Amino acid sequence: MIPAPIAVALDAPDLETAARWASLVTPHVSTVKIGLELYLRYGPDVIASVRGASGVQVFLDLKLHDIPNTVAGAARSVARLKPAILTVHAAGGAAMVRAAVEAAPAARIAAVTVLTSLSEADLERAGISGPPDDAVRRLAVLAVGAGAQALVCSPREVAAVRAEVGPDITLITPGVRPAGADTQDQARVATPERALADGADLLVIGRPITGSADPGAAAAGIAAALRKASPTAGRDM
Ligand SMILES: O=c1ccn([C@@H]2O[C@H](COP(=O)(O)O)[C@@H](O)[C@H]2O)c(=O)[nH]1
Repeated sequence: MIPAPIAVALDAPDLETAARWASLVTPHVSTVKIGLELYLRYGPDVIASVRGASGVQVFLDLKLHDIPNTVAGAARSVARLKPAILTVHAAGGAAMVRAAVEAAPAARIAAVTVLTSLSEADLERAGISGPPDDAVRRLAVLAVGAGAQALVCSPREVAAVRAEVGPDITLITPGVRPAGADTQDQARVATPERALADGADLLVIGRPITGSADPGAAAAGIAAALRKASPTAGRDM
């Protein structure tokens, strides 16, 4: 069975929990995602712990955002850990995105457009007016022009971004919630089936899986629903 194109966000308070979640979900999903909570506590060791013997893809979600020289150094530092995907903020600018791409050539650099936790009202308060789609599309084009091979956007914008950047860019969508699930701190959300149908390549899902009493069963359930909705899903991720 092809693992589903899901990156499970291992936002755990400790390494043991993260490794347990990883071993429960890896039969069902293509990727596990390590974010700031684990990486800032444990550093590079966390990668080997969650990768385990499964060979699952590791997505390192550090959302680098600094001047180009500093981001190049940071990307070079983590490149030796061989993450499949490494995130930077597109808002850092074209030179910064390019610096990450050049410093970590073996990783797929994914540029975060507009965080999925931000609503149109939040953006307005930060001085960015108009629908989130506009800012997302602008940042997507900037990042791809600078060499980013992947983009992070919400499932609400994924169809518009796909139309803008074409078929060769990997589109990654957090802000995914099964129908009826609590949206928590996410503002721009859609269901896994919708995200996939609209053109996402990899769905980031954290708490709907890891907050369940049985993360393995939760991952298997979402993977089965995706397979039913789109039988060829996951061939590339
Ligand atoms: O715009 C973004 C970029 C990254 N994330 C990360 O994805 C997961 C989502 O977790 P849930 O529990 O499914 O909400 C989390 O690790 C974020 O850091 C995002 O949500 N939005």
